[in-house]
Amino acid sequence: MSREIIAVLGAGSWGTALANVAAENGHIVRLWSHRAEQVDEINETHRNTKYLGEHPINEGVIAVADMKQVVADADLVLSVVPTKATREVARQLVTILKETNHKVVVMAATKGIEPVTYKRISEMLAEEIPCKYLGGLGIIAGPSHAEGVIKHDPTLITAVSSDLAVAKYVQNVLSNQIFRVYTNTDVVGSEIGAALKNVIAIGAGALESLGYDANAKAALFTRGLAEISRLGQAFGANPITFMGLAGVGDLFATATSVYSRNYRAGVQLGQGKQLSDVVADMGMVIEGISTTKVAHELAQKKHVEMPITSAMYRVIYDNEDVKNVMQLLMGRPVSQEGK
Ligand SMILES: NC(=O)C1=CN([C@@H]2O[C@H](COP(=O)(O)OP(=O)(O)OC[C@H]3O[C@@H](n4cnc5c(N)ncnc54)[C@H](OP(=O)(O)O)[C@@H]3O)[C@@H](O)[C@H]2O)C=CC1
Ligand SMILES: O=C(CO)COP(=O)(O)O
Repeated sequence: MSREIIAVLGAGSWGTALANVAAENGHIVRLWSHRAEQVDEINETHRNTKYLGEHPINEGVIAVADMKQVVADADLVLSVVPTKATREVARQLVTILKETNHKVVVMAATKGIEPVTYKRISEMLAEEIPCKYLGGLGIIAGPSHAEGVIKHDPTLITAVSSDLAVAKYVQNVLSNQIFRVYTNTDVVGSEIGAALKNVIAIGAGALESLGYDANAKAALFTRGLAEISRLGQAFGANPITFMGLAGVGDLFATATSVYSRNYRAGVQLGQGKQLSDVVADMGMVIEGISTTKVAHELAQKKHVEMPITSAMYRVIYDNEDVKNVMQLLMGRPVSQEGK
């Protein structure tokens, strides 16, 4: 693999961990942060303490506050800001690409769906970035907590693009002995799996707060995945995708790990903490909060039965008690699997 120039946009937990992987693979890596003090911290101490504590970051990761310096000669751009910042950051990227007049491959690592428009991340990017500046577009997904990746836990992710050559390029750039990248061409399924597992992870945290064990969690994962798959298929996703890294893989990782912001938010909501306090105390993005509303609305729009998502909507947005919504779920008419 040649030495690529990689621009990582967003210096939170996941942007920093991905930049670290790319630098460890020998690429030239520039990490864009919109906060000058964070740039100094990363370059001077090789730490990003707000997001990754004392974990050292590879010295090849150069943090930069000026996006133009980061993007000007890049081959690959990894967009790793939260869903709500994706369009704004993409517009800044386009301004630079117009000036430098060059093409980049853009891969989003964000897991969410835009409220109101219901656009997936790659759809937002395709709307914002003119084709003439795109050497390829896709996403990366899969079970990959930044905290695990930075400490070299073996991790498998998937690079997804409708253009398999683009997915293979990203696979080659990011793969190494402990960070193994698969490819997939099902963008719709992968993005829906990646976004909606967060809703179920909040539910898993809420179950934990009630003291329930493996039976209840397995029930939640299985039926949660069934409804994610139903929604995905309503948008044309390949059902096999939900059996893969962007589906069951990421659901398992997120809904069982204390690293997960969504799971931890679920625990706190289940304990009766106010949503605004949960969000404020986390200090990092909890994508599943917004995705729960989006998924609940999409289910209604597409006439897809998503009882767990709707229950989570009532917990998060109507302040309903977790135990009550769980009893209502358990009291639904008995049904047949596989429908
Ligand atoms: N954390 C993880 O393990 C994983 C996260 N993801 C996904 O990656 C995305 C990012 O998550 P994560 O890194 O955890 O989030 P964090 O909350 O840790 O970090 C978000 C980063 O984006 C920055 N940011 C927010 N808004 C803007 C903006 N308008 N312009 C520039 N920078 C901005 C934040 O800056 P500031 O510090 O100023 O707030 C921060 O550096 C999410 O969609 C998440 O679901 C995917 C896989 C793993
Ligand atoms: O997507 C993730 C791991 O694959 C990260 O999940 P959280 O945002 O819940 O931490």
